[in-house]
Amino acid sequence: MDMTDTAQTAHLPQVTEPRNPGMALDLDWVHGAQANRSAIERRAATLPGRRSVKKEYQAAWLLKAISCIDLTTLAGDDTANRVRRLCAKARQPVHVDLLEALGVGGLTVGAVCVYHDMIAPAVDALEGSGIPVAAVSTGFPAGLSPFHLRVAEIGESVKAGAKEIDIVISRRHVLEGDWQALYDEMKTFREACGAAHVKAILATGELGTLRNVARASLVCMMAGADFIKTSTGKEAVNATLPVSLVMIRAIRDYHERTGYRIGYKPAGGISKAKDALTYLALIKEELGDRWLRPDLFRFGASSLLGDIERQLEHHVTGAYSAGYRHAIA
Ligand SMILES: O=C[C@H](O)COP(=O)(O)O
Repeated sequence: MDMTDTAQTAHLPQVTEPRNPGMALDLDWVHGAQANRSAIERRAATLPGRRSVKKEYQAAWLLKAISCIDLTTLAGDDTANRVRRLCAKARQPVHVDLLEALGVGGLTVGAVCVYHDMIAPAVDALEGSGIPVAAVSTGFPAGLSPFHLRVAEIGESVKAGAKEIDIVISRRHVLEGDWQALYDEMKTFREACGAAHVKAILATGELGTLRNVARASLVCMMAGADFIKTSTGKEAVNATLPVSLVMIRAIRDYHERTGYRIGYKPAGGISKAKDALTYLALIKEELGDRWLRPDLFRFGASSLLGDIERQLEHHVTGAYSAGYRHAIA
């Protein structure tokens, strides 16, 4: 596969997609969705390693990866100061000397992702940058608080300035095969978001089967999700390549049938630059170049940026620096 052409378009302006309006729940389509685990795992196993791109092309792909990061902090001990440091990193994700050496300007991450209480400092620290604040919501990560409170939480986060809302679905609706309940829940969440874009976190590590992942992906898109996202980062198993393959093929099907492009966000445990390159190659091969922009692709990651910056430093200087030199927040 040739990733070079795409790498050279890394900094073209963002293209705006018509927003997915959703559709009626189509149970025939949902029940017809299957996932052949061994075929999916075989395909996923071909991706790491053989797709490696070198030198300036690798640097260009890593810069593209940065532009697609939802730079995240979701810890119980988050403070306004930590969030301000994270936002400073979001505005200037790579040291200015490295960017100058690479001939790049105006690079930022895709968004900053925080809990509700951290929206205000994030909005304040990102003012004028054009970087949106994403808030995790609906009783993240388990999603087991009273339904009306989960809906109200979305409204509060939108009011506080979040432009993107990462909701968690009720896993039990998937495990019990209650697709109508999942659809109704997702539709209500989407409505509560208003103009804010909604990412549906499936928590795939808790859905039991890849077939459930395929079906839940479809139902969330039918109910109006703007993005589907793998994980909260808090499950025992978070983003994986097989799960990603299933979700992005569901996105491809949805696009083929409805004409709407839904975004994809793998999240949780993606911390190495080489893993980011594998994900970008997967998206390019399965969905095409259009999806390789921050309006349709994000990494949910708290530490990936540090490793990417380290690799870029190696590209520019020929030497690796210690990881602590690339602290995130
Ligand atoms: O949505 C983002 C995840 O919570 C981040 O997970 P991570 O800390 O494993 O990168």
